[in-house]
Amino acid sequence: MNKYKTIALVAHDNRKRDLVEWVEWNWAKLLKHKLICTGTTGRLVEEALTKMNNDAGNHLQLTRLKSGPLGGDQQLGALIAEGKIDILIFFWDPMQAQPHDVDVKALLRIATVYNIPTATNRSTADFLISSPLIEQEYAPKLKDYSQYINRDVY
Ligand SMILES: O=C(CO)COP(=O)(O)O
Repeated sequence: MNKYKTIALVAHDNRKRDLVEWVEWNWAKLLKHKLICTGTTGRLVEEALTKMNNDAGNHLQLTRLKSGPLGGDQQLGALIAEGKIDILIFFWDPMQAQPHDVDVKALLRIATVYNIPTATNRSTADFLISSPLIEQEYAPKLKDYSQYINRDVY
């Protein structure tokens, strides 16, 4: 991982207010990194960062994917598999079933497969963003899947 990271930001509807507050609290730190968001989360994050950044003139690097239920979670999962996401901040809602529950599960699973630092709540997000590693180069130790890849299948 480079000094500056690519950070994915995602929140379910009941957790969006929480995420926006967190983004407002951490705006100066976040603006140093590339951000990738699912569609609706991205709109809110962009509004919040533009408001906070105001005169600071920092360059906002934010990509918006499709909305989660319309494929955004799957797009993020694919980017993780391609090694294009360094950190996942995903405030998912533990109290409400989602129409795309399987996509949510798949995203969290693939983030684990690829050893992506993942925050699923605000405290963990606080710990991640305040880690000294957030602005240092870092080589995550990847699990060796070669045995699985080269297994005998017949
Ligand atoms: O559904 C989501 C994550 O599972 C988030 O999608 P939106 O940011 O488009 O609301």
